[in-house]
Amino acid sequence: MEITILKVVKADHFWAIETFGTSMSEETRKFLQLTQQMNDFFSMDQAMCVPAQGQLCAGRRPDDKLWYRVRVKNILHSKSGPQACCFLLDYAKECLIPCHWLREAPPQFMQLPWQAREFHLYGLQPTTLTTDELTFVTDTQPCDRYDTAANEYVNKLVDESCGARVDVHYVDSNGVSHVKLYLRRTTNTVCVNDDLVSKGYAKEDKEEPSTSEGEESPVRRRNKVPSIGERLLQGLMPQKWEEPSRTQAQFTSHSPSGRPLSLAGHQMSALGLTIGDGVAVKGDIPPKPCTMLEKATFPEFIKQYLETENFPAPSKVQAYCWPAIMRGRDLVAMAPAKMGKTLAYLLPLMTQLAQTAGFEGLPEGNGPRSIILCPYWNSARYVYDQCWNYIADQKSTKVLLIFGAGAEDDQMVPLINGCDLLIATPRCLLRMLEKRYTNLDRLCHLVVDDADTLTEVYTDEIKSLMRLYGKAIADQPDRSAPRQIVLMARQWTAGIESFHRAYMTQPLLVFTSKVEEAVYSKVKQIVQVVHSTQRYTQLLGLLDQLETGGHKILVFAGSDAEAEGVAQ
Ligand SMILES: Nc1ncnc2c1ncn2[C@@H]1O[C@H](COP(=O)(O)OP(=O)(O)OP(=O)(O)O)[C@@H](O)[C@H]1O
Repeated sequence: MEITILKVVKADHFWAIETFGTSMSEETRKFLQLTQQMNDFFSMDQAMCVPAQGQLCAGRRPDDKLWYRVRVKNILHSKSGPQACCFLLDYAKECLIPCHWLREAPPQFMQLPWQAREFHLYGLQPTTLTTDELTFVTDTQPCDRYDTAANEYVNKLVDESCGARVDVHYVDSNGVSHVKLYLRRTTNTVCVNDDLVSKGYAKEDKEEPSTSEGEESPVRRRNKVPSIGERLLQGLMPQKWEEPSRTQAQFTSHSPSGRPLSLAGHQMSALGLTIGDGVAVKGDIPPKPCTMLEKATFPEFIKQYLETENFPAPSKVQAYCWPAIMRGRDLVAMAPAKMGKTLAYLLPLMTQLAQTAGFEGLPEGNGPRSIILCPYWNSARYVYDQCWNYIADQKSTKVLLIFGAGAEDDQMVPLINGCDLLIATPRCLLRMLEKRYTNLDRLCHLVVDDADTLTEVYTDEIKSLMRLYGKAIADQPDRSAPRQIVLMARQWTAGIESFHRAYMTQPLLVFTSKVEEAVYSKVKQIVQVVHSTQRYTQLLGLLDQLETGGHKILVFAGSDAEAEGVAQ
């Protein structure tokens, strides 16, 4: 089959489409007709379809105003309204499409297999050079992934070629064709599989597929269009855009522990949703909570983990965070200790990282796709240990833990080799960035765990990290990859207030504790300055007054001893 290579993902992994021309297959002919039909069918007068993550639909690409078959990857909020980050299924490209340019596609447009096909080079295992620490003898060893030199080499071969052909060896159960790739050059034709072996980037590995689909031809591929039932189960059914009823609220808040001293006059446009379970969600278009584990749209390896843990249901914070984080929303969630905050962000994060297809727009390099910041080494270690519950069977997601002064040089090699998820304390991460062992160029998901502590105790470090991240983003004006910031905390603090204003885009705020929500949005604070000797008298007077109104009263004290005194 003659192909046009659309994108080289790695040395042995690429996307391509059958070359259009006189010798193209019947399916490719049908595709060209379908493109014409779609562009005749869709118009801007038709009703928009409201996108959900993973949904298949038709979208009008702003660049050329043509209609394409797309998969919605996530929804981003921009000044010009919601934009869907879409994967063009026939061209293996990502682009941003305004949500009102998306249309539900009738089944006749979705039946023809996607034309962008995924290919893997057949029969290869990557190799790398290793040096024995004792003898200094260098040897080529099999490894898990191609190094940057191999990726660059294949990219260069493709750039310099004037045509490509594949011999399909087999098609696996995911529809990926395992092939021998031949590139035509002006003087000769190169078999890339053989070339990678001869150049020492790979060794031959003729392992046969374990599936029985060895003889399947690529044209027998089927689009994975979920049935209506499946879509309902996966939460992919289009939901209605509900225009949030905006409320103006005024807050005044005070606390000796660094909470905002005064938010008086601060006006917040928010959808204040206090739901029956005592959870309050603020922010535009909050997704529906996931109240049953079976309804969570996690991949198999996470579902299996949840089954083994035998949790009865998602905790409150998980119910609200899972769908929001999966949709790519910025989020701040407040919940007391031991409410399952770690899994509230870790499971959707691992899910997104496992979908490598979402990150095509990232620059090459070794920077992590996600970072979890923790204040202390033991909290970082706890999160890292939790990760092992799901990554044991998920080798494609590489997780690294770094912390501790002085140990940086031991951590240099794994960092330079790159990882998907980096769990770090802020100071250590800054040192690693200064030494250029890693970078923030590919960072898509930043989680600040224990954000109340981090933003208060490590304010300068967090500011420096955010400055570096801002610069990395600014250096990539065409970047289309996701960008998400998630803050997890026990309580709302002045540090979180400043952080979310400075760096987050229309975040959802989730309060699972009534006290936190009250501090944030409902308490009218009246400050009375009294001499310390009169405090108890004043307090008792207030309590007398309030008691007659049948109010519940919460008294905060500065220490255990003082709390005892108040109680007595
Ligand atoms: N849905 C669930 N149902 C029952 N137990 C859960 C659920 N999710 C997590 N847990 C368990 O609850 C315990 C506490 O979880 P976790 O450490 O994430 O809490 P946390 O809110 O982050 O606490 P902290 O604020 O102290 O860090 C863990 O042992 C975890 O396995």
